[in-house]
Amino acid sequence: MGRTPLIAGNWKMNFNHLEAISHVQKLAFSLTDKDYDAVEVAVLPPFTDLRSVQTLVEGDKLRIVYGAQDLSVHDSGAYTGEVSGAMLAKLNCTYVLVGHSERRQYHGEDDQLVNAKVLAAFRHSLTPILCVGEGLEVRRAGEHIAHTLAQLDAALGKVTAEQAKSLVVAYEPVWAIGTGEVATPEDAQEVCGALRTRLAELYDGDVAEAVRILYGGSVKSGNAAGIMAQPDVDGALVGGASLDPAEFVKICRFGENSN
Ligand SMILES: O=C(CO)COP(=O)(O)O
Repeated sequence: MGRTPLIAGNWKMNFNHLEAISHVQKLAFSLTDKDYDAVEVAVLPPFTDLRSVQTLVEGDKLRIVYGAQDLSVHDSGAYTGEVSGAMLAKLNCTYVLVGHSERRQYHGEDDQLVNAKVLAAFRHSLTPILCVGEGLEVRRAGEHIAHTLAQLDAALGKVTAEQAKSLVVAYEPVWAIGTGEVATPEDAQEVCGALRTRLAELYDGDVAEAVRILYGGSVKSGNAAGIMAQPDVDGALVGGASLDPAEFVKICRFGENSN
């Protein structure tokens, strides 16, 4: 196996750049080398915070990594309001979220656009955290696997095996986001396992074994260990609970509670 678990905090539209600094400092005070050796810890702040987070992380040589919540499909030009992958790479971002359900829902991002954003991320050596997952209707109809796999297929058009190896996929059932409704560990495993099988079909076993698949949706310190214990779940994409430093650190230490 050998996949390092990734715990990524998606701050969504929270924290200005000053609050971001104070938040990352709190994480840095709590997290130890032992934590960083066990899991990769990432924060995904709003664009306006990234430069401040970069300065802090590099200045204090923190082992926290960071990334953005979105990027443009374009590399530069007359695209008012957009932020390019090149700009994020210049800020030494490691990750960029692509296709988060809130982007799909509120900004009309479809599978084709998500695919273009995945390709844009790879063009600039950013690791996309590709978000997929079904809404409540689809889940009730029992179509959650087919729906999520179709999102994966579409998002990976023209992505090479070499690129796919470094990909991170986040399974986020929309009905579990911000609702307090958590998928059971078995629900998470069912879809994450199906995603990995599909990666083996689209590419090969090496790619499928290398890709980290996260679960996201109401992850908290109390439910993290059970979800992460599943064989095909390699970490968590944490929304609300990532805004509380003590709680986020507890989630990063999920391995210590899992017995
Ligand atoms: O959307 C999410 C992370 O990207 C999940 O959000 P919550 O953890 O607040 O449910």
